Amino acid sequence: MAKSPGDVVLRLQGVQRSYVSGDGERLSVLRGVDFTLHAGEIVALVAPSGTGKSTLLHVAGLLDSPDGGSVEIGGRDATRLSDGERTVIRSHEVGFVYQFHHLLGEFTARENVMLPQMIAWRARGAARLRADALLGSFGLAHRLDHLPGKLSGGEQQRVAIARSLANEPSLLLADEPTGNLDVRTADVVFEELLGAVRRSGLGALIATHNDALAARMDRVVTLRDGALVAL
Ligand SMILES: Nc1ncnc2c1ncn2[C@@H]1O[C@H](COP(=O)(O)OP(=O)(O)OP(=O)(O)O)[C@@H](O)[C@H]1O
Repeated sequence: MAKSPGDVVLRLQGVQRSYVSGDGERLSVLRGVDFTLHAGEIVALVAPSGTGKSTLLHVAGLLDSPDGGSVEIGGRDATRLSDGERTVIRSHEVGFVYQFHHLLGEFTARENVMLPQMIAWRARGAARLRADALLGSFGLAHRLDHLPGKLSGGEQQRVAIARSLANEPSLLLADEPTGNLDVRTADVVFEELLGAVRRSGLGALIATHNDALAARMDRVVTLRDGALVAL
Protein backbone atom coordinates (compact mmCIF):
# COMPACT_ATOMS: atom_id res chain seq x y z
CA MET A 1 0.00 0.00 0.00
CA ALA A 2 1.24 3.48 -0.84
CA LYS A 3 2.32 5.51 2.16
CA SER A 4 2.50 9.23 2.82
CA PRO A 5 5.93 10.84 2.56
CA GLY A 6 7.75 10.47 5.85
CA ASP A 7 5.83 7.41 7.06
CA VAL A 8 8.12 4.70 8.42
CA VAL A 9 8.07 1.76 6.01
CA LEU A 10 10.85 -0.29 7.65
CA ARG A 11 12.31 -0.20 11.13
CA LEU A 12 15.03 -2.57 12.27
CA GLN A 13 15.97 -2.58 15.94
CA GLY A 14 18.86 -4.57 17.36
CA VAL A 15 18.68 -7.09 14.53
CA GLN A 16 21.04 -10.03 14.93
CA ARG A 17 21.71 -12.93 12.61
CA SER A 18 24.45 -15.49 12.80
CA TYR A 19 25.25 -18.66 10.89
CA VAL A 20 26.75 -21.88 12.13
CA SER A 21 29.29 -23.24 9.69
CA GLY A 22 29.84 -26.91 8.85
CA ASP A 23 32.56 -27.27 11.52
CA GLY A 24 30.26 -25.84 14.20
CA GLU A 25 31.77 -22.37 14.34
CA ARG A 26 29.35 -19.46 14.76
CA LEU A 27 29.67 -16.48 12.42
CA SER A 28 27.86 -13.38 13.69
CA VAL A 29 27.00 -11.41 10.57
CA LEU A 30 24.45 -8.91 11.93
CA ARG A 31 25.24 -7.85 15.49
CA GLY A 32 22.60 -5.31 16.33
CA VAL A 33 21.41 -3.48 13.24
CA ASP A 34 19.30 -0.36 13.82
CA PHE A 35 17.79 1.28 10.77
CA THR A 36 14.74 3.33 9.84
CA LEU A 37 13.53 3.85 6.29
CA HIS A 38 10.80 6.33 5.39
CA ALA A 39 8.41 6.44 2.46
CA GLY A 40 9.92 8.42 -0.39
CA GLU A 41 13.48 7.70 0.73
CA ILE A 42 16.07 5.81 -1.34
CA VAL A 43 19.04 4.50 0.62
CA ALA A 44 22.18 2.89 -0.79
CA LEU A 45 23.77 -0.01 1.08
CA VAL A 46 27.44 -0.10 0.16
CA ALA A 47 29.74 -2.54 1.93
CA PRO A 48 32.53 -4.97 1.08
CA SER A 49 31.66 -8.44 -0.12
CA GLY A 50 30.80 -10.87 2.66
CA THR A 51 29.87 -8.26 5.27
CA GLY A 52 26.20 -9.24 5.27
CA LYS A 53 24.30 -7.12 2.72
CA SER A 54 22.27 -10.02 1.36
CA THR A 55 21.65 -11.33 4.86
CA LEU A 56 20.35 -7.92 5.88
CA LEU A 57 18.07 -7.61 2.84
CA HIS A 58 16.67 -11.10 3.41
CA VAL A 59 15.92 -10.37 7.06
CA ALA A 60 14.43 -6.95 6.22
CA GLY A 61 12.23 -8.52 3.52
CA LEU A 62 11.03 -11.34 5.80
CA LEU A 63 12.69 -14.02 3.67
CA ASP A 64 14.77 -14.90 6.71
CA SER A 65 14.20 -14.45 10.45
CA PRO A 66 16.62 -12.67 12.76
CA ASP A 67 18.02 -14.42 15.86
CA GLY A 68 17.25 -11.30 17.86
CA GLY A 69 15.78 -7.82 17.50
CA SER A 70 12.70 -6.64 15.65
CA VAL A 71 11.75 -6.07 12.01
CA GLU A 72 8.83 -3.67 11.63
CA ILE A 73 7.15 -3.24 8.28
CA GLY A 74 4.30 -0.75 8.07
CA GLY A 75 4.24 -0.49 11.84
CA ARG A 76 3.91 -4.24 12.55
CA ASP A 77 6.69 -6.22 14.18
CA ALA A 78 7.02 -9.22 11.87
CA THR A 79 9.00 -11.21 14.42
CA ARG A 80 5.79 -11.49 16.47
CA LEU A 81 3.63 -12.71 13.59
CA SER A 82 2.89 -16.18 12.28
CA ASP A 83 4.53 -17.50 9.10
CA GLY A 84 1.25 -16.96 7.27
CA GLU A 85 0.98 -13.34 8.38
CA ARG A 86 4.61 -12.73 7.37
CA THR A 87 3.91 -14.19 3.92
CA VAL A 88 0.98 -11.81 3.45
CA ILE A 89 3.10 -8.79 4.45
CA ARG A 90 5.92 -9.95 2.18
CA SER A 91 3.70 -10.31 -0.85
CA HIS A 92 1.71 -7.09 -0.31
CA GLU A 93 4.27 -4.72 1.17
CA VAL A 94 7.68 -5.79 -0.12
CA GLY A 95 9.15 -5.81 -3.63
CA PHE A 96 12.45 -7.52 -4.38
CA VAL A 97 14.90 -7.06 -7.21
CA TYR A 98 17.95 -9.28 -7.47
CA GLN A 99 21.15 -9.17 -9.51
CA PHE A 100 19.80 -11.96 -11.69
CA HIS A 101 16.26 -11.45 -12.89
CA HIS A 102 14.77 -14.80 -11.75
CA LEU A 103 11.92 -14.47 -14.23
CA LEU A 104 9.93 -17.61 -14.95
CA GLY A 105 11.17 -18.70 -18.37
CA GLU A 106 7.95 -20.36 -19.53
CA PHE A 107 5.85 -17.26 -18.87
CA THR A 108 5.73 -14.07 -20.93
CA ALA A 109 6.87 -10.69 -19.63
CA ARG A 110 3.24 -9.75 -18.97
CA GLU A 111 2.53 -13.02 -17.15
CA ASN A 112 5.63 -12.62 -15.00
CA VAL A 113 4.30 -9.25 -13.82
CA MET A 114 0.76 -10.60 -13.40
CA LEU A 115 1.76 -13.59 -11.28
CA PRO A 116 2.59 -11.89 -7.97
CA GLN A 117 -0.63 -9.90 -8.27
CA MET A 118 -2.72 -13.02 -8.75
CA ILE A 119 -0.98 -14.69 -5.83
CA ALA A 120 -2.08 -11.61 -3.83
CA TRP A 121 -5.67 -12.24 -5.08
CA ARG A 122 -5.93 -9.37 -7.55
CA ALA A 123 -8.45 -10.16 -10.32
CA ARG A 124 -6.93 -11.36 -13.57
CA GLY A 125 -8.19 -8.40 -15.64
CA ALA A 126 -6.88 -5.83 -13.17
CA ALA A 127 -3.56 -7.67 -12.91
CA ARG A 128 -3.22 -7.65 -16.67
CA LEU A 129 -3.98 -3.94 -16.92
CA ARG A 130 -1.42 -3.14 -14.22
CA ALA A 131 1.21 -5.38 -15.83
CA ASP A 132 0.74 -3.70 -19.20
CA ALA A 133 0.90 -0.22 -17.67
CA LEU A 134 4.01 -1.02 -15.65
CA LEU A 135 5.82 -2.68 -18.54
CA GLY A 136 4.81 0.23 -20.75
CA SER A 137 6.34 2.65 -18.26
CA PHE A 138 9.64 0.78 -18.72
CA GLY A 139 9.40 1.07 -22.51
CA LEU A 140 8.36 -2.56 -22.96
CA ALA A 141 4.89 -2.12 -24.49
CA HIS A 142 6.17 -3.99 -27.56
CA ARG A 143 7.55 -6.88 -25.49
CA LEU A 144 4.51 -7.91 -23.45
CA ASP A 145 4.13 -11.34 -25.05
CA HIS A 146 7.82 -12.16 -25.21
CA LEU A 147 9.32 -14.95 -23.14
CA PRO A 148 12.28 -13.83 -20.98
CA GLY A 149 14.68 -15.83 -23.16
CA LYS A 150 13.77 -13.60 -26.11
CA LEU A 151 14.57 -10.39 -24.24
CA SER A 152 17.89 -8.58 -23.82
CA GLY A 153 19.56 -8.50 -20.40
CA GLY A 154 18.40 -4.93 -19.82
CA GLU A 155 14.84 -5.79 -20.85
CA GLN A 156 14.80 -8.83 -18.56
CA GLN A 157 15.90 -6.68 -15.64
CA ARG A 158 13.23 -4.08 -16.46
CA VAL A 159 10.60 -6.83 -16.35
CA ALA A 160 11.99 -7.95 -12.98
CA ILE A 161 11.75 -4.37 -11.69
CA ALA A 162 8.18 -4.06 -13.01
CA ARG A 163 7.33 -7.34 -11.28
CA SER A 164 8.74 -6.06 -7.98
CA LEU A 165 6.40 -3.05 -8.16
CA ALA A 166 3.35 -5.05 -9.28
CA ASN A 167 1.65 -5.22 -5.88
CA GLU A 168 2.33 -1.56 -5.07
CA PRO A 169 4.68 -2.37 -2.20
CA SER A 170 5.61 0.21 0.41
CA LEU A 171 9.17 -1.16 0.58
CA LEU A 172 11.57 -2.07 -2.21
CA LEU A 173 14.67 -4.13 -1.45
CA ALA A 174 17.23 -4.55 -4.21
CA ASP A 175 20.45 -6.55 -4.21
CA GLU A 176 22.80 -5.32 -6.94
CA PRO A 177 19.82 -4.73 -9.25
CA THR A 178 21.95 -3.81 -12.26
CA GLY A 179 25.09 -5.70 -11.27
CA ASN A 180 24.70 -8.17 -14.09
CA LEU A 181 24.42 -5.59 -16.89
CA ASP A 182 27.09 -3.85 -18.93
CA VAL A 183 28.02 -0.41 -17.62
CA ARG A 184 25.97 1.60 -20.10
CA THR A 185 22.82 -0.48 -19.79
CA ALA A 186 23.23 -0.60 -16.01
CA ASP A 187 23.32 3.18 -15.93
CA VAL A 188 20.11 3.55 -17.94
CA VAL A 189 18.19 0.79 -16.12
CA PHE A 190 19.29 2.13 -12.74
CA GLU A 191 18.02 5.60 -13.62
CA GLU A 192 14.68 4.06 -14.66
CA LEU A 193 14.53 2.13 -11.39
CA LEU A 194 15.15 5.29 -9.37
CA GLY A 195 12.53 7.17 -11.41
CA ALA A 196 9.94 4.43 -10.81
CA VAL A 197 10.72 4.34 -7.10
CA ARG A 198 10.44 8.12 -6.78
CA ARG A 199 7.13 8.17 -8.64
CA SER A 200 5.72 5.40 -6.44
CA GLY A 201 6.78 7.17 -3.25
CA LEU A 202 7.92 3.95 -1.61
CA GLY A 203 11.00 3.49 0.54
CA ALA A 204 13.92 1.64 -1.05
CA LEU A 205 17.09 0.03 0.27
CA ILE A 206 19.42 -0.81 -2.59
CA ALA A 207 22.68 -2.73 -2.19
CA THR A 208 25.34 -1.82 -4.72
CA HIS A 209 29.10 -2.04 -5.15
CA ASN A 210 28.99 0.96 -7.45
CA ASP A 211 29.85 4.27 -5.74
CA ALA A 212 28.56 6.34 -8.66
CA LEU A 213 25.14 4.68 -8.41
CA ALA A 214 25.16 5.05 -4.62
CA ALA A 215 25.79 8.79 -5.02
CA ARG A 216 22.46 9.15 -6.85
CA MET A 217 20.52 7.96 -3.81
CA ASP A 218 19.38 10.05 -0.85
CA ARG A 219 21.84 8.64 1.67
CA VAL A 220 24.41 5.89 1.93
CA VAL A 221 24.83 3.34 4.72
CA THR A 222 27.39 0.61 5.23
CA LEU A 223 27.83 -2.45 7.42
CA ARG A 224 30.66 -2.20 9.91
CA ASP A 225 31.29 -4.94 12.47
CA GLY A 226 27.76 -6.18 11.97
CA ALA A 227 26.10 -2.79 12.50
CA LEU A 228 24.64 -0.37 10.00
CA VAL A 229 26.30 3.05 9.98
CA ALA A 230 25.99 6.15 7.80
CA LEU A 231 28.68 6.77 5.22
N1 LIG B 1 23.38 -19.85 4.80
C1 LIG B 1 24.60 -19.53 5.24
N2 LIG B 1 25.31 -20.38 6.02
C2 LIG B 1 26.53 -20.06 6.49
N3 LIG B 1 27.14 -18.87 6.24
C3 LIG B 1 26.49 -17.99 5.46
C4 LIG B 1 25.19 -18.26 4.92
N4 LIG B 1 24.80 -17.18 4.20
C5 LIG B 1 25.79 -16.29 4.27
N5 LIG B 1 26.81 -16.75 5.03
C6 LIG B 1 28.05 -16.03 5.36
O1 LIG B 1 27.69 -14.80 5.97
C7 LIG B 1 28.53 -13.74 5.51
C8 LIG B 1 27.68 -12.66 4.89
O2 LIG B 1 27.09 -13.14 3.68
P1 LIG B 1 26.20 -12.22 2.74
O3 LIG B 1 25.82 -13.02 1.55
O4 LIG B 1 25.11 -11.61 3.52
O5 LIG B 1 27.26 -11.08 2.34
P2 LIG B 1 27.20 -9.93 1.22
O6 LIG B 1 27.72 -8.70 1.87
O7 LIG B 1 25.86 -9.88 0.61
O8 LIG B 1 28.25 -10.45 0.16
P3 LIG B 1 28.33 -10.16 -1.44
O9 LIG B 1 28.51 -8.68 -1.61
O10 LIG B 1 29.54 -10.95 -1.85
O11 LIG B 1 27.06 -10.68 -2.05
C9 LIG B 1 29.53 -14.38 4.56
O12 LIG B 1 30.71 -14.64 5.27
C10 LIG B 1 28.85 -15.66 4.14
O13 LIG B 1 29.80 -16.65 3.83
